[in-house]
Amino acid sequence: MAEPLLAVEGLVKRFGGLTATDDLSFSVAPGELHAVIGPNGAGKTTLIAQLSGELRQDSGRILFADQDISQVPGWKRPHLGLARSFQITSIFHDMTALQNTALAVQAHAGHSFRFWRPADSDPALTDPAMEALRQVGLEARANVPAAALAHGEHRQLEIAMALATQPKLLLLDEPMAGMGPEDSARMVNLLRALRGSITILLIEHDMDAVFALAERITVLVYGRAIASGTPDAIRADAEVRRAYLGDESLAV
Ligand SMILES: Nc1ncnc2c1ncn2[C@@H]1O[C@H](COP(=O)(O)OP(=O)(O)OP(=O)(O)O)[C@@H](O)[C@H]1O
Repeated sequence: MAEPLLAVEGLVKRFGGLTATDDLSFSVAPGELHAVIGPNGAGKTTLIAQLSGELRQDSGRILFADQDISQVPGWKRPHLGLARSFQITSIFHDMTALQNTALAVQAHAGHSFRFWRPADSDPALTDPAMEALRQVGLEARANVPAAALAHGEHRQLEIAMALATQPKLLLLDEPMAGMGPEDSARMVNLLRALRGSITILLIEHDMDAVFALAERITVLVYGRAIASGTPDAIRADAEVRRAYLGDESLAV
């Protein structure tokens, strides 16, 4: 495998007596769409929180783009190219999709832009913003206020806002949560289109989506990686099958 873009080494996170991340190691190759799955309470959210820097690990290391980021504060990580979609993304509902995305470009660029110039009239902001909206299929909705966008379109906009910062790695925390079948199918198509052009770490409960999209899957159980491999290898893995016993979704 090429040098990994992200490598988690011996990560441990305890909450009192409970070990939510238990000596976890796995890696994500550049350009790959890597899914992390696991039963409820397996430690997926805790893992994402440590990767984004919201939670500090008790021990172990997180290596990203050849740098040990274990001690780098969360607010600095997006500037290294590690973007998390959802939860930290705040959409301004009275602004259009384009204005929201242009603001994301501006926030990432920091002081190199003059704040008194409206974000939606500066091509240095709107060009990359439109490109991000195009990548998620929202180009035609660029001038629609966010408040008027449908639920699924909000999710697309959140991904556009993350893409606008040109991340090396996009952390996606349950992008299909709360979606109906139509919106889920659109999101699968969107992620499939992004696959290859950006490295994605996907946490998702929807097994059909995971097995349709992921190039590699890591399975967490009680904070440990019990398997990491291609969808076919994961489907055939006896320990994974035991962990998901009775879960017919793995029979896809
Ligand atoms: N802040 C916290 N304090 C105490 N225990 C916590 C905290 N956050 C998570 N936990 C516990 O850590 C374990 C892992 O939780 P986590 O939310 O990471 O799992 P998950 O795989 O994301 O679950 P789900 O699929 O239900 O979202 C659980 O037992 C949970 O109760």
